[in-house]
Amino acid sequence: MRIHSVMALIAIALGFIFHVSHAEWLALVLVIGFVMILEVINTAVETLVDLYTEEFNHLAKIAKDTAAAAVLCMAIVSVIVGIIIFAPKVLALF
Ligand SMILES: Nc1ncnc2c1ncn2[C@@H]1O[C@H](COP(=O)(O)OP(=O)(O)OP(=O)(O)O)[C@@H](O)[C@H]1O
Repeated sequence: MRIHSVMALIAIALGFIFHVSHAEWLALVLVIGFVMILEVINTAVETLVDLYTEEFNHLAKIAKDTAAAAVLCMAIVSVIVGIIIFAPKVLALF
């Protein structure tokens, strides 16, 4: 969560520095929001699984791993969106 918060702050700072358009702000806000929401859901799933059992359980492993995978997928999508928005602006500086 801390890493994702730092990444979100960096993306917002870059948004102001490069004066991104309204549509680009919309994309940034949406991906940042989705990552945060999935982080919260992942924490809820982990907590519920631990509440149910702290012993090894195959289904518990699937629940935790799939919840974590959802966060990872969205984090990858957000990096791709960031590259699409900022790469042309950064390259234009050189
Ligand atoms: N009860 C369990 N039964 C089977 N495997 C488990 C169980 N609890 C955790 N695991 C496995 O260990 C991994 C790490 O679990 P853990 O609860 O430490 O979460 P985490 O991914 O490290 O999350 P965080 O660092 O946010 O607390 C899980 O992804 C899962 O594969």
